[in-house]
Amino acid sequence: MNKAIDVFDLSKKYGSHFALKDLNLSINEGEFFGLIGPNGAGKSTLIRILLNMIFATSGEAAIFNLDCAKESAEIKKMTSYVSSDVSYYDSMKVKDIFRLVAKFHHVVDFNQQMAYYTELFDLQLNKKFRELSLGNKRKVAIICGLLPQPKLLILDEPTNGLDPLIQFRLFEILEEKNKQGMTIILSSHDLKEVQTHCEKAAFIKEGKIIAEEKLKESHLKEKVLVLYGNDLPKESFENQGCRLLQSDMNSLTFHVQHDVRQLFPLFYDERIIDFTIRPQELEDKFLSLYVKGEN
Ligand SMILES: Nc1ncnc2c1ncn2[C@@H]1O[C@H](COP(=O)(O)OP(=O)(O)OP(=O)(O)O)[C@@H](O)[C@H]1O
Repeated sequence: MNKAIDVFDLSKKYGSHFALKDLNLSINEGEFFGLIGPNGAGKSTLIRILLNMIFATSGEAAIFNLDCAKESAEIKKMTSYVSSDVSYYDSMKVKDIFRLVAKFHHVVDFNQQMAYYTELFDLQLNKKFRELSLGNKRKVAIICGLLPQPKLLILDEPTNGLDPLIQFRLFEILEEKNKQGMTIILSSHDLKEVQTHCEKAAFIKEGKIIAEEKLKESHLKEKVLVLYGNDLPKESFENQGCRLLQSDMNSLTFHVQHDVRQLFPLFYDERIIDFTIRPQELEDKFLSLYVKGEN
């Protein structure tokens, strides 16, 4: 499998603080990949190093086997980045921004693409950029990223400020592009969004990848069990390999990796008034990795 991204022992230091610490990550060509982490985890730092906007302190990073620092000009011809901070020339009209991007990237089917995106995204082409709402500014940024039809598209919080219909249309387009071979990296705080659209995700914590998840497969196997009642038998479930995710006055939430049917005899405990079993959501994984302070 060809690699879109290959990162080896990457570190970035600001003063004595490590924004990234010996981070390793590999993303295959054609993947729709989610990057998850709380504020300050290092997502933007990683993306900025990949795009040669900042230099790493040590380690190696490559996109399509090209060195991110030394061969950045080649990489930029194949890569689009939609930043979470949308900024363009304030007094330019939207249509002129698109024309500029198309000219810069030698987009051949510009008129065709514009007709398509104008209809899908309900664009206000004759408005100046500064006159647009946040959501409409973000649409402009997304289309600027899509117009060159890049091999790799990196999106940082793309749905911030977009209404639900436009979000839906955006992911329809992204899934279509992904099917056609585009590698997509989605950095997002919206776990549902990542769970629904990405095939894999990496969790970043304090500058390191602490877990990777194959999303489409893992949901089928792993479960979340919630017990309701008073003075619940926590240890009995833990002794059977269940991992406590959350504990409240009247409920316990466990992550169950093995066959949940093995636990059925434990449910006869009369302290258990009720229980639910559901597939593991990305949010449960996030809580187990970040809130419970594991790894
Ligand atoms: N220019 C800088 N100078 C000093 N520290 C920085 C700088 N840029 C980032 N950092 C620090 O590096 C760490 C990683 O920041 P980064 O912006 O990569 O996080 P993030 O995961 O993108 O967060 P968010 O989800 O809030 O965007 C943080 O501790 C941040 O304070």
